[in-house]
Amino acid sequence: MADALKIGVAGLGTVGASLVRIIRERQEKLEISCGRAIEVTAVSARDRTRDRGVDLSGMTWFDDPLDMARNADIDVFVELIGGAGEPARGAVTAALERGLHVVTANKALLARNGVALAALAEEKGVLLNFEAAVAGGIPVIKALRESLTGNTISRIYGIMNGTCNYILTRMEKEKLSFQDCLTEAQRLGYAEADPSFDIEGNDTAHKLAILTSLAFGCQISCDDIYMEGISNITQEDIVAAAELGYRIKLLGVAQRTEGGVEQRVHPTMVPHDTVIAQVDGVTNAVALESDILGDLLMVGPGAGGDATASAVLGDIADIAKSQPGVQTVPALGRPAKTLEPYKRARMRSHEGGYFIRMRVVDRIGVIAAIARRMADNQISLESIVQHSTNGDREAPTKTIIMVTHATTEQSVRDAVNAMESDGYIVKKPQVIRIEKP
Ligand SMILES: NC(=O)c1ccc[n+]([C@@H]2O[C@H](COP(=O)([O-])OP(=O)(O)OC[C@H]3O[C@@H](n4cnc5c(N)ncnc54)[C@H](O)[C@@H]3O)[C@@H](O)[C@H]2O)c1
Ligand SMILES: N[C@@H](CCO)C(=O)O
Ligand code: NA
Repeated sequence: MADALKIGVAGLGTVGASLVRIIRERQEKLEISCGRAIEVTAVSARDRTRDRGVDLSGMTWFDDPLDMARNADIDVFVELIGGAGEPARGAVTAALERGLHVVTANKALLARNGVALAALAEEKGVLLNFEAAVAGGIPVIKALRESLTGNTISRIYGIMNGTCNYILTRMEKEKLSFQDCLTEAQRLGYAEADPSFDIEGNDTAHKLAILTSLAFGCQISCDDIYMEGISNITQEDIVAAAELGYRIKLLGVAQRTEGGVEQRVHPTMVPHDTVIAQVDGVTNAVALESDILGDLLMVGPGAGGDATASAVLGDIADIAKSQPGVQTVPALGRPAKTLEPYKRARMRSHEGGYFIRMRVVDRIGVIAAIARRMADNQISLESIVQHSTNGDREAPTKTIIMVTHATTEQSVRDAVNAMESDGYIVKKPQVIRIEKP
C-alpha cells in the first residue's frame, strides 16, 4: 500500500474542527477507499489553548499558517481560515509554490485570486481543489469541471448562501425577526466571520463568480456582479409574495445574453410551485441549463461544519487517489491561460418580470398616473392589487402591488423614477425581480 497522505489543516473553526474529527473517526473507511491512509500531521489556528472537542494529539502545532505551508512535513495544505487577504492568500500561495496540493473552502480568496492560483497550481503540477467553496456539500464544482465537460451552459443559478435562505425561511414560516434569525444562523456555524458578507450578497457573489468561470470558460470577475442583499426584505414583501404565488429567495444568476454574460445577486421572486422555491433553511440549490445534458438541479446542505467538511474530505480523497506529480483536473476546468476575458452584460439590459410594492397617497387619479408611467415605459402589467387604506386619517395612504410581464431593468428604473418625481409615493418603492426556472 502507498504511504499515508499527510495533511496540514490551517483553521480549526467550524469546518476545520469537523474535518479533523471526521478524518480520525473514518480512518479505516478512507484507507480502503483511497488505497492509502489519510493522516492529519499538522494543524494551525489562532488559539492553541481552545478546546475544540477534537483530539489533536500527534499533530504538530503551528501558530502561523504561513510557517506551516512552508515548513510542515505534509503533502496537502488544507486552508480553512477564510478571507481573501492574509494569512490565507500568502499561505495558499506558499504551499503551491512549494509543490503541495491545496484544498480550500475559501470562496472569497478564489473569487479574488482564483485564476492566478489555478495558474500556479498548473505550473507546479499540483491539484487546487475547492468543492466546499461553493454550495457547501453539493458536488457542483466536480459536476462543472468534470462531469459536464463538452456541454455549453446557457444559465446557472441558485440559492448559494445558507445563512440567507435560513433567515428568509424562518421569517416566512415562524414570523421571526430578521435579527433573531441571523443570530441563530451564527450560533449554528453557518454565517461568515463578518455576517454582512452573507446578508448583503457578497458571499453569494463570490460563489457565483467561481461558477461563472467554470460554466462559461471565462476569467473570474466578481467586481462585475450586480449585487443586492436581503437586509431590505420585510414581512410585508414575504406576505405579498405568498399572496401572488411566489416565495422570496436570494439567488445568484449567471446567464449568456447577446451583450455578454449577465451576473447578478439579488432577492428574487420564484414561483411557489417550483422545486427551488421549496428549498428551505440552510439547504442550497444550484440549477443549470446545458445543451447536451439538458437541465440539472442539485439540492443539498449548503453550510455547517460536517456538510462542508464532507466536501473538503472528497477533495482530499481525490488527491489521495491521484498519481504523484500529475495534475489531472485543472482547477477551473481548463488550463488557466485558455480562460477567455469576461465580457459583462449591462444590468440595465436585464430582461424579466418585476414585483413593485409602493405606498402611495390615497387620492383620485393616482392609479391612472401609475398606469400612465408604466405605459410610457412600455411596461405591461400582469397584475395590480390595491391594499386597504393605511396611514393616518388626515393623510391616508394605500399599498399598490404590481407584477409586470417581461420588461427591461432600464424601463423599470425609468418608470419608478418618474413615479417618484410625480409626488404621490410616500416611501421608497420595493422592487424585486422575478426569475422563472
Ligand atoms: N461554516 C460554514 O458553513 C462554511 C461553509 C463553506 C465554506 N466555509 C468557508 O470555510 C472557511 C472557514 O470557515 P469557518 O466557518 O470554519 O470559520 P471559523 O471562523 O469558524 O474558523 C476560522 C479558523 O481560522 C483561524 N484563523 C483565523 N484567522 C487566523 C489567522 N490570522 N491565523 C491563523 N488562524 C486563523 C481561526 O482561529 C479558526 O480556527 C471560510 O473560508 C468559510 O467561508 C464555511
Ligand atoms: N456563510 C456561508 C457558508 C457556506 O459557504 C453560507 O451561509 O452559505
Ligand atoms: Na460544493
